[in-house]
Amino acid sequence: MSSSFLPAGRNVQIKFNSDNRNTDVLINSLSDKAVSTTTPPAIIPSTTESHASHSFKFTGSHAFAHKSQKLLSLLRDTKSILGSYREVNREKWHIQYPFIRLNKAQTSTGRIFPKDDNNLSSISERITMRAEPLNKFREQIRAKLHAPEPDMSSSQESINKLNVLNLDLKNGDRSSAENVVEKLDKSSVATLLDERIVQSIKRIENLSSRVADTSSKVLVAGDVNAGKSTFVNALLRREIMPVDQQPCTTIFCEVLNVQENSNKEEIHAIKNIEAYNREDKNTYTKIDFANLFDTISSGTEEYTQLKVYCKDKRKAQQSLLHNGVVDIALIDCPGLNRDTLKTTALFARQEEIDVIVFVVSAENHFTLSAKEFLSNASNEKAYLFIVVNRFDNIRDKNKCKRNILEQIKEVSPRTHEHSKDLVHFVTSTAIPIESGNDESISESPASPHTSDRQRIEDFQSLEESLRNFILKKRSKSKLAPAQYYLENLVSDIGVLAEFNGSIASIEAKTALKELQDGERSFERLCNDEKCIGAKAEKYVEETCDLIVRFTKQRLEHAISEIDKSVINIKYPGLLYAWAFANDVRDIMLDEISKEVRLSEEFAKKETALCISKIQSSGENLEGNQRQIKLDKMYKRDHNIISNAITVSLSDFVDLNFDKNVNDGLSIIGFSGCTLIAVATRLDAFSSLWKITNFIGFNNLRKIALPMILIAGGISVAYIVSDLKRSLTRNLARKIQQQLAQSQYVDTETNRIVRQGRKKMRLATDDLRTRFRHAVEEEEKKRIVTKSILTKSEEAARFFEEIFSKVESMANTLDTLGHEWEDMDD
Ligand SMILES: Nc1nc2c(ncn2[C@@H]2O[C@H](COP(=O)(O)OP(=O)(O)OP(=O)(O)O)[C@@H](O)[C@H]2O)c(=O)[nH]1
Repeated sequence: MSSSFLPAGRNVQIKFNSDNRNTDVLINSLSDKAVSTTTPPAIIPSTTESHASHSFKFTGSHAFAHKSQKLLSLLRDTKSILGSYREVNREKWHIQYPFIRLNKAQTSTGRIFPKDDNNLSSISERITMRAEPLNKFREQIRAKLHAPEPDMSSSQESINKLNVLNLDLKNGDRSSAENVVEKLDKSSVATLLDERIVQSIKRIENLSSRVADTSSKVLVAGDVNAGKSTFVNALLRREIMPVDQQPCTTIFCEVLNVQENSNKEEIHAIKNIEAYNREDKNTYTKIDFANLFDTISSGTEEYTQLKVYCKDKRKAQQSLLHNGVVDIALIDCPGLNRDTLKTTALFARQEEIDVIVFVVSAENHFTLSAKEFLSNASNEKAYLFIVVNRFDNIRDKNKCKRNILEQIKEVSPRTHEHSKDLVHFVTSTAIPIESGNDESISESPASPHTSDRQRIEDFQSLEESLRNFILKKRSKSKLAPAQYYLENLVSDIGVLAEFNGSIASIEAKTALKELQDGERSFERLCNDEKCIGAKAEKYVEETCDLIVRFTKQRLEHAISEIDKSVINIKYPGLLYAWAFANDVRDIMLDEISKEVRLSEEFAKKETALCISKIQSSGENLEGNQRQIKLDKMYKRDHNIISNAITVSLSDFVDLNFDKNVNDGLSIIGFSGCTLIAVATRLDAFSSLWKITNFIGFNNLRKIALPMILIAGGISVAYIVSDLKRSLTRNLARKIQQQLAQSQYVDTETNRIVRQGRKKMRLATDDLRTRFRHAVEEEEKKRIVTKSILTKSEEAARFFEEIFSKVESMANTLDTLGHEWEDMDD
């Protein structure tokens, strides 16, 4: 029989008869490990398989196993991707959120691409253009990234782009998430993302254990005496639950496979189900199978629940408890009445209850309690599985069916819609069950009556529908959340990968260009450093030469012409001759000092010029150039030479006759007489002596004395009259000699040029330092850019790889989605 829960046109091969070898092989191959989280069985296609696997013919249980296996694998892959996102986000690349406007996209280095930046269009372009040909997933991701910019006040933009990894950044006001994220630094965003990923990983773990969980609970509820226990026994093909014509079940009895109790058939009577632990004997009381009837029918309130571990000796494909795909636990409830209604409803509401099987007696139809329970339960579970039991006792079977279906329509319209699969009219007592130690159970009596055969077939049909219903419900309750969550998460990972990959690629491209540009400017800088350094040295030397030449020339000229500086000075008379002499000296020295100052000014000006030239050659360099102050460049008292040059009496007389010949004839006459006399005779003294002898001393005294006096007078008069000139000459000579002796010109020139050089050196040193810094900065920049390049390239590769992975995962999910739709109602 085919079921509407299964893909249309697919073969449903679950048949509970031992002839069906195909099903046997398929289901056996799934075994216990079919849904384990480790090795997938060979027949399960891998998660990366395409739609080709879609053509696989599934049985209901096989489809479930196949789907859960794939989902588990996808969950594992997603978890591992999220792990690598965390690692990358923490250590290598702060993953960015597409709060996008792309113009605000920050690079990993924290740069924000301005709106008109080429990078903006590059990212946008890259997101639009890359990775042809387009497939559905990439198209979806791009559509998300290019979603129109919302209103500025909206905080929904990231929510539109991300489903589960979006950050809750609402301020509580109308500011957008983007505005909030702009206020956060990148590491804060990275931390927020990390927290989100951790939450996501936890969710994946929960979903994985939910998907991997192979157990399912089926609650068997119904009116008193409707035949619930008989029905459970019929499903087990064993007389486990006590059956009585009197209402007997007063306690919830959960029938589980013996494997869940280390293969020991036991009954655990539990007082506190929350504290129950199979390993801890203090949490339950063991009860003999022989005493089960007494325990459940005694109405004792000592126990709240029983766990009955029993063996289902049928083969996997026939067994309901342990069928190789899902371990089903059947919970036999007390019959519904006013007292038990509330408890049973509460029990039914538990999330772990996958399916509610409601047993109603065909003879009695639905009681008020039943209707109340059913309408509540159908709200909770949407679909109910209804077993109309004791159908053998009905004569007008069609009428009964119609009546019951009418009632079902009222209490659970959705169940009624699928009544063909969800409502079964059966006779539980028609199923042969194991009695005593007889282990051979035949599915049908040796030669059953036609009516019995029909009842058995009806029951088998019920079993098949029930199993499919359980698997379908499990798919819905256990697989659907995983599928839905994965779809959203995979899309988010894709959005983040595409967005960050694009940023990384652009950043790598930019970094590469920066690196190439940097290489060139580094070389230029090194060249400049050499050339400009040499040029600056040349400026300094030229300026120094100029200063030396200027200073020397000025000083030498001034010193040689020093006597001219006093030409215009008025001689105040003999009485003030001494003061005049000092004034003359001072004026002469001042004149030299003036020249020194002039040279200093010249040197200052030239030094400033040179410094300016040096500095201007480094004006393209980063950083401030050093301010060089020249105002205190020369502060020495230049008149110190005046201390060493003093006026003396000899300065008033100029004994340098040779020079005076032209100045006065009297002196010449006097000197000439003396010299003529001496020229023919001896020296002046002997001539004078001879003259004295010749003239006679007395005569001589009479003649010579007046002559001497006249000559002396003339001389004195001459001296007095020539005093200014003599003094000037003498002092000039004296100063010149003194300055020459002390190498004054050289000393001063050296001093002046040294100071200038010192200042110019400061400028060249500063220039060198700035060059060095610039080179260092350039090197640092290169190192940083290189590391950005490496990081960005790695990140681009990483996100591209991740994108390919999630792309393939999205395809697999899509395929599963089709299967899902096929399995859906
Ligand atoms: N004729 C007929 N009798 C049935 C059928 N199923 C159950 N019975 C009988 O109905 C009576 C009650 O059966 P139970 O299985 O104990 O009913 P129950 O719903 O478990 O009863 P409580 O747990 O006490 O509410 C027993 O005598 C069964 O033999 C059936 O399909 N046909």
